[in-house]
Amino acid sequence: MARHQHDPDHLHPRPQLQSWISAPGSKNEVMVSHGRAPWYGPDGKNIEAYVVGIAGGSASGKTSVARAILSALNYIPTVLILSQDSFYNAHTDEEIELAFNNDLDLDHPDAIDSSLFAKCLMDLKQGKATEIPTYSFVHHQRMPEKKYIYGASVIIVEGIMALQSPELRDLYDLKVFVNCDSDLMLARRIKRDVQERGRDVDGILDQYLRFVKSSYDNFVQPSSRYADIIVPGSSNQLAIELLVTHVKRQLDTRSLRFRKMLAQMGDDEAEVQSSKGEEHSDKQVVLLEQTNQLLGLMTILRDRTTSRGDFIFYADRLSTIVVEKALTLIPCQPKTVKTPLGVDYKGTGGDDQLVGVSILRSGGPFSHGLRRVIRDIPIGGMLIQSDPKTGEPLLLKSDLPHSIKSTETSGEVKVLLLDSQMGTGAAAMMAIRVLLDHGVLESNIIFLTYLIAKQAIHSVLRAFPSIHIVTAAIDPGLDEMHIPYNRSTLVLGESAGEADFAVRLIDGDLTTGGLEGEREKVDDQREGVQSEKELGADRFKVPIKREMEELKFSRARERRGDDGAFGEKRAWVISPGMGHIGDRYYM
Ligand SMILES: Nc1ncnc2c1ncn2[C@@H]1O[C@H](COP(=O)(O)OP(=O)(O)O)[C@@H](O)[C@H]1O
Ligand SMILES: O=c1ccn([C@@H]2O[C@H](COP(=O)(O)O)[C@@H](O)[C@H]2O)c(=O)[nH]1
Repeated sequence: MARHQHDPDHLHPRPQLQSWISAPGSKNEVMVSHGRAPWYGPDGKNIEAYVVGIAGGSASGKTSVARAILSALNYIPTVLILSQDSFYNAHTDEEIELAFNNDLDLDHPDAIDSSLFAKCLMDLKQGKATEIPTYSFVHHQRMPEKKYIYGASVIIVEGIMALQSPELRDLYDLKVFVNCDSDLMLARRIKRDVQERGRDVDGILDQYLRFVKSSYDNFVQPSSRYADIIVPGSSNQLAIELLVTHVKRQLDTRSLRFRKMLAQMGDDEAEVQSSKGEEHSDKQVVLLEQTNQLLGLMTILRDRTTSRGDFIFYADRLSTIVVEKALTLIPCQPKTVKTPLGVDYKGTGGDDQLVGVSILRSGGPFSHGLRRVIRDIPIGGMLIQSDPKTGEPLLLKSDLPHSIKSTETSGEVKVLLLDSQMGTGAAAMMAIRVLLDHGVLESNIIFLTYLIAKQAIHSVLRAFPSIHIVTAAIDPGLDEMHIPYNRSTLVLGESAGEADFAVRLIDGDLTTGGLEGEREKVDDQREGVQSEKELGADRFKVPIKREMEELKFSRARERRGDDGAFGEKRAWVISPGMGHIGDRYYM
């Protein structure tokens, strides 16, 4: 994380702030930037998010302090402000009527659903996806819709009772209290509640005298004793700067620890782990039977002289074979149907809980194969790119099927995770981690690929020993290459020798017609097969373009004859391999 701080690189465009809860006056905000670097170690286990808890009286300036921290941390991929406002209890009709008459005590600690608050915060801190309730101050009521949140590196919690509950306090890495003069708080509250919460001055004062003031004296102010730092509620720029410096220092220390952890995985341990991986691979890796027919297919696909049309045809064919093999790992459900003769036939049915998730760069070709075998299977996508400098994967976007996003169903879902090849295993590990963070069981994940480098098996199974991998081939070599790039037209991705799907999308957008047109023609020939647009790629197009509008695809530039190589990026290439599968398939 420190790396970004000292590296005001133009590659990291300024993050965008978005309010993610539609209820009027919502204070919850999330800041997203170019991508999320691994939030887990090589053991696959999550590193916890950093959590700051901010308490203080109503209108003391908690939200303003939280927003100031959020803006100052703009080099962190995802910073989230989580407001206690979302966690007010659901109210009965009688309670709502009392609230409108200023007769409901909304300033008592019991007015907040602290256990739900703590549960959601715990999930987020541990890197898991969660669903946050929404609350309307205008209606004094919890709203039916929930908000799905996933992937915060820093969480800033704010609320009058944020330091009240021991359950919440235990989750904070830093506790802050905003101390403000009572008159100032009241003046600010009147102004805000009239403007934003649909209230009148009489009602506000009534509520203040009955509940707000006594709550502040009895609960809120006394909770300041738990704070590590007291920040004034006005003229507080210096205090906020000190606070931000402290948070940055803490984040730096964490990232150093992470790097140290990686470095500590010395050769000895790697050997032990590697032999464990070998044991696992016997059970967990399913290599297609190396028949003459399959070897013939692989020969065509590996042959550099194979035409693009043939490459697409045989890649599609191979993906259906891999999918069929993967389906043998999923238990069938008995199903009885009536034949046209009216006779019962006792057969088997598909698994309703089965979904596909394509790793975009190059899972696209596999999605076609999956659709050929199971026509209506939901297929989601994850856009994972490699940081060209560090080679580390970055999660840019995930668009998962509903059954994975819902905490009620994710534990039952079986996922076919699709990528053309697995070189270092870094992108696969990130995608698996995302699925686990949503509650998918490790043993319910099957990774499907054409080709895998031997050492990727060790890395992935060391971290996630219960997943299955189904592959058509295992290659011995994985070579690091340094590919020249032009900084102003930097390519992201291309790890493991794969083509870069997102970059192709950007490229497709920037070059008028050409590549897209060609792709459309190929799609037209495939009846019943989804194009990459339908498979979700298109949904990634707008944000990626907006956030990375500087980026163009350097190879496309090369073709146009541009030069100006500026630096080198790291890429890992499987050997003997099949080359850039995505490029050969799409371009
Ligand atoms: N440091 C400050 N200086 C001047 N006005 C402030 C300051 N902090 C907050 N305010 C104003 O006070 C009001 C309440 O602030 P807010 O941060 O929403 O309070 P809280 O979240 O504690 O209820 C807002 O109108 C805000 O603009
Ligand atoms: O339905 C509701 C729920 C709460 N309140 C008041 O909100 C403040 C806390 O919000 P801040 O943003 O921290 O000021 C609390 O004092 C409650 O009285 C409400 O009016 N209606």
